[in-house]
Amino acid sequence: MSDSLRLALIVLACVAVTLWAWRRFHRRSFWLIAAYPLTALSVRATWRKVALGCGLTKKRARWAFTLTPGALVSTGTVKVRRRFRRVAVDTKPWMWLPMPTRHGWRATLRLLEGQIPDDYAQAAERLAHSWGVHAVRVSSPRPGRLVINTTIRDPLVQVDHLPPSTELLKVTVGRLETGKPWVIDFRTVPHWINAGATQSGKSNLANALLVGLAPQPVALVGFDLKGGVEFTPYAARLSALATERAECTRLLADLIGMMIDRMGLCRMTGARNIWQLPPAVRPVPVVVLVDELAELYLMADKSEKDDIARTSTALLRIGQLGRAFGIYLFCSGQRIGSDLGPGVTALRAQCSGRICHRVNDPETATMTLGDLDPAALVSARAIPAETPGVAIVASQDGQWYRARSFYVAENTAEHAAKTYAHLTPSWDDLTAAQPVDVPA
Ligand SMILES: Nc1ncnc2c1ncn2[C@@H]1O[C@H](COP(=O)(O)OP(=O)(O)OP(=O)(O)O)[C@@H](O)[C@H]1O
Repeated sequence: MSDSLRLALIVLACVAVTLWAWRRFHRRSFWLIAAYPLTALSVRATWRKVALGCGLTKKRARWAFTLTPGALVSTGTVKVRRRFRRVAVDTKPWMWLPMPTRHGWRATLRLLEGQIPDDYAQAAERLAHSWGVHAVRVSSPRPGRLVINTTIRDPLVQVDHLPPSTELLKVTVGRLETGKPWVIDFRTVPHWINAGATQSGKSNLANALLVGLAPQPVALVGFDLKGGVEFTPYAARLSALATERAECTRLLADLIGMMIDRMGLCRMTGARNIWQLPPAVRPVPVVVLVDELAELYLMADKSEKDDIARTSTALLRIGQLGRAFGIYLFCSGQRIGSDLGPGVTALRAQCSGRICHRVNDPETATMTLGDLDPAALVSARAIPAETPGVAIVASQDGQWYRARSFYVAENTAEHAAKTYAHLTPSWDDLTAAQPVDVPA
């Protein structure tokens, strides 16, 4: 081996090791400086082929000129006598230069005539495979424009730790696939459904919520028909906890009474909701955590029929009116299907916050997310069992995202419940009649 060849091999090996170490220890700068420019150029260079393969091109008539008649091949070889002639060519949508994002890249396209964003949403999986990326999502910021967001590898395989919550009734419970925080904000989206198969991460999410809300001036109420095994360890921070049907009925009746009371207070002061009341008389907001919603609707024998009807009506009333009076629902369950009765379907309609963890049956995904994009259903059913806590989330911007909750162990939630036990309002104080004298 000549000296120059040996030197070249040593240099190549050094470059390869440097690139590997750079990518391994500072992935973000490696992506921005080394990988992204090459990716952007290759995406632009291959866009015609990719668009053609994914069925996103349109035939358009173009003037073509040839010096060798018979060699025009865009629609197959044709014999031509004239050197100029109109031929049908496949036109790709115009793509601006892809821009880097934290987990991939983003490109803006101009839609061709007759195309709609849904055409691209349906081709998203084909695009992801063509580019060799984890996922492709599309959105349309304005008519005629489309933004393609790609994620190179699943950012949800590892998410960091729960940050402290700083705003009232707003908790960052995890991370979206875009890298942005996954926020549950009860003042924007008051009622939530949290569905998923067993071991999919529902309780972990409830733990995250509890840890976020525990230091805030809010009352937490638990309904735990799993005999109290989920919420009893957090009892110190719960103003009330119901673990069997009779308790649930009583507690719901109290909540309805509290809501009616708050209605009267608002009416008296001319306020439309508790947030318009002077802080001195504003009642404490209440977050109701329900575990295994289906248990509230299941009938063991006919004697429970009236209780179930009462429970169902009370939950529905809270769903309909609770937002204005500071009573919010967070309902978890393995199945939230119409087979549980019309009460569940009506309650579901009131819960605009939707979270669907891994599910076993397509029906639960359909019930939880069915009125969103059908692509959300496909994504929900593709969540692997190895990543508990991953869910499809209907977000406040009207879109759906894949997201993963921060891991919050039971003992962390228990510790938070004990630490902030002194902030727990007593149930008697909460349900006591509201003051009538309102300071000016
Ligand atoms: N975001 C997450 N990151 C890492 N591990 C998680 C996450 N969410 C849940 N897990 C783990 O997955 C397992 C199941 O979670 P969890 O108990 O929350 O599921 P579940 O849906 O409530 O199950 P079940 O219905 O049986 O109570 C637990 O061991 C939990 O620690």
